[in-house]
Amino acid sequence: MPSAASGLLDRFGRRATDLRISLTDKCNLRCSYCMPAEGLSWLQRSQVLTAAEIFRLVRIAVDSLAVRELRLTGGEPLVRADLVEIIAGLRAAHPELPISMTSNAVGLAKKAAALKQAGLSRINISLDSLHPETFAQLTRRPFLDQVLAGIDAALAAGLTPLKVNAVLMRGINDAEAAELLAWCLERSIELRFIEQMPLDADHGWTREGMITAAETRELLSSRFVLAPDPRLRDGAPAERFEVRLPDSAELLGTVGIIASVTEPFCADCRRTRITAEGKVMSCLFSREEVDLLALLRSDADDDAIAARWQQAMWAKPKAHGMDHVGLDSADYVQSERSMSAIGG
Ligand SMILES: Nc1nc2c(ncn2[C@@H]2O[C@H](COP(=O)(O)OP(=O)(O)OP(=O)(O)O)[C@@H](O)[C@H]2O)c(=O)[nH]1
Ligand SMILES: C[S@@+](CC[C@H](N)C(=O)[O-])C[C@H]1O[C@@H](n2cnc3c(N)ncnc32)[C@H](O)[C@@H]1O
Ligand code: SF4
Ligand code: SF4
Repeated sequence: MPSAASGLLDRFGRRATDLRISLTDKCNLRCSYCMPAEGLSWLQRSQVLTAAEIFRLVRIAVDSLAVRELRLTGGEPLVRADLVEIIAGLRAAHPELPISMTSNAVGLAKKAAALKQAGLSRINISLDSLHPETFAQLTRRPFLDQVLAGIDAALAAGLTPLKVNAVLMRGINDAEAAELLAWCLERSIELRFIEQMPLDADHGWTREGMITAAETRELLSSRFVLAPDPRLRDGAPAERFEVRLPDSAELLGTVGIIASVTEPFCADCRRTRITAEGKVMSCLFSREEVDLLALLRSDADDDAIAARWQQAMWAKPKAHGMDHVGLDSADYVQSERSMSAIGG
């Protein structure tokens, strides 16, 4: 087991310095690759981390466990009524900490300026289609206009660099890949395509159904030329490419591809996750979780909580919740948690 000074080290020598906290399991969309149409049975309010508990966990992570970056996620973090207060409290305690959020942007137009004012550094927004019918088919809600207004508001508020996340679904929005990229480039937004992962509540994922990173590059090449981005990847899930038009040297921007299934990046993983109900997930695909909420609500001191967190991370699997790489391997067992209950 690592000493207190070694932070969130695991058995494979990786050290987690990026913390992702899920603020809620609830969401106002029902993306088919994430949630079932009828939603899930939500946690009771008393089961969810309070703002004060989040502040304490982040303090322990930053002061004792060498965490250097924080991302707020969900479910949908914007549905949490005390979101602005949470960000303001975190910022007051950690003036230099990069604090980002991943959101579907529904309702963001009204809140973007307040989030920036409270101390949010930047935002990543999920957007799978620019066409109202396709958006509604994928998310099962007719809220495209709200998302587009949210993106405009986030750019205006300076929640930048802004990134857009898109999951391509075969026969639904895959033909839109190049159009989405053109739209993002015009706005200086970095688009990232995420390979669909087997973390949907409906358990409908298939290897053949998933659009691979290689296919995505092929789809984009109908309109753009991609070249590897020379910047260091530095543990990021997205592999970045510079984007140009054919026969032009002008750099239009970059696009990222998050190839969790076909080109895994687990060897350089730097993430630790806390679910909305205060459980440590050492990996996105973990089936073992370690409860910190009970400790937070006991008389345990900060050192005891830090030690429990370290133990949880020490046991982090090598990749994809297993001790070998391969989400499409025969022995991969899908977790009971959907992506919305983990935070992505
Ligand atoms: N397999 C795997 N996928 C991840 C991991 N972190 C993020 N992803 C995937 O990448 C998607 C986008 O993540 P975001 O929440 O936007 O965060 P990010 O890409 O790490 O953020 P940036 O710091 O802005 O690059 C997530 O929803 C996941 O699908 C990870 O540790 N493992
Ligand atoms: C779980 S959501 C939480 C934050 C917010 N609700 C949102 O959608 O941005 C985080 C990210 O996970 C991605 N995601 C959800 N289910 C996925 C899946 N099965 N495979 C790949 N990415 C998925 C979404 O596209 C989103 O970018
Ligand atoms: S991906 Fe995000 S917006 Fe879509 S259902 Fe899941 S949590 Fe909600
Ligand atoms: S699958 Fe697990 S180990 Fe691999 S990058 Fe994602 S969180 Fe890290």
